[in-house]
Amino acid sequence: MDINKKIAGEEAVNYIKDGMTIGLGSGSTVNWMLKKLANRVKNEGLNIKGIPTSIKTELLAKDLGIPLTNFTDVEQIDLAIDGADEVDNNLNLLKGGGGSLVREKIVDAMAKKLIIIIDESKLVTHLGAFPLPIEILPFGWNITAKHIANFGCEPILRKKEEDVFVSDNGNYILDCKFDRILHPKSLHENLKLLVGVVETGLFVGMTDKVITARNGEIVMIQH
Ligand SMILES: O=C[C@H](O)[C@H](O)[C@H](O)COP(=O)(O)O
Repeated sequence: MDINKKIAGEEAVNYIKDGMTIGLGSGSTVNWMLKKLANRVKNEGLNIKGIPTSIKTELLAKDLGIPLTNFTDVEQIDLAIDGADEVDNNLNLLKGGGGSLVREKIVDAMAKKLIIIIDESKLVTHLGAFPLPIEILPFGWNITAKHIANFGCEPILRKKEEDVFVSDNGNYILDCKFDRILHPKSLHENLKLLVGVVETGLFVGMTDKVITARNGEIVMIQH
């Protein structure tokens, strides 16, 4: 599985052109992309600037010597490259397994193009077998969890060892197993109406292209 993540991640770097501002997603597949991108920056003098979607990505990008920028200095992103936990037949995504969904959504939504890099196991008919991450405010979290449970799932407060997991934004995450999400757009919209919900891991209608790999061969999916 890791080799397929590497192949997909590295392939995405071919879409990065000189002068672009790049949204740098999060996760293990993105980390392969970052390593390859760093090579091009170092060896070819590729001139790009990245906007990271998590503190982990920011630290790795800095370590690798990838130039970074921020929303004070740029107003648009040419291309975002990100991972996903599930991708359905309509290229809707379920994200946030690593806890980076809010910054990912801000960056991915601002990008002119969004490329998703995954190993093939992430392709599903319907989203929802992977528990949906929902970032919520810590204040009153158990009340918010009760409201979310009314949508037909069992929200589990994410933990990191013995402690509550805290996102890059200082919030909590509920992992909500729905099994089958038949209407991701309306589920997302209705969850967002709840006071206390910051963002959901449903990324609907945002993806331009999916790059995956099967038995070491690149597979492209786009509509
Ligand atoms: O919060 C995490 C992100 O949504 C990741 O992009 C997602 O979990 C995929 O990660 P990986 O490439 O490690 O499977």
